[in-house]
Amino acid sequence: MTSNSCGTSRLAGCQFTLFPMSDKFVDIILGALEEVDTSKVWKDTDDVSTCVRGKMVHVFDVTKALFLHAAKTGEHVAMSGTFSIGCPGDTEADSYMDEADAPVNETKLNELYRKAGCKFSLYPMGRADYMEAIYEQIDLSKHRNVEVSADHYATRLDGDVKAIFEALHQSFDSVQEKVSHVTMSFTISANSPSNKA
Ligand SMILES: Cc1ncc(C[n+]2csc(CCO)c2C)c(N)n1
Repeated sequence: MTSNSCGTSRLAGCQFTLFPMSDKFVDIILGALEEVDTSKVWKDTDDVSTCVRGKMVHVFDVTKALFLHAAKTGEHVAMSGTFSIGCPGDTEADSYMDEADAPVNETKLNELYRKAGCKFSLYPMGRADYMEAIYEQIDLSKHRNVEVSADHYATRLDGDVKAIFEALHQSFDSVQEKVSHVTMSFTISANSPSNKA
């Protein structure tokens, strides 16, 4: 019988792609990957995307740092991806689950501020009551540092990049406390010539 339950490791991960709208795209992508400390996550980059896996705190630390380092170039950059936690069978990054919890990229990001717009969607898996799981657990009103608005199939967040990733992290974390397998898709964009502001 195939097991539909999730492991106890609570391994998290994110598969994402950076899209620099610039002819310097190679330098922006590889520069950001170079500048970010990825020692606390399993990482694989190919021609389509990058996947990072490990403790949730480090997965968010790395994805936030990568986007911010790409956005600080001032070029219009977007990033799209999917976070996942509790995926049955996702165990190969278990060695990274022993890492200490302190995020390693935060100090470097201290002085970096950049406005961005983001849309995200939560998918609590294997639940008939998935809509309640979404409504009950996304308490985004707590995030006073970001502007939150409803959109079709997604929630929109506007504000500083770090505050946006904190809001994503909190929403994802609160859903995964109740639902074993959760995925969350997102697209974030900075320095767009068509910014709302
Ligand atoms: C986060 C992230 N990882 C990988 C790619 C794929 N990619 C497209 S161009 C390029 C540099 C030259 O090989 C790479 C790695 C991406 N876009 N964003």
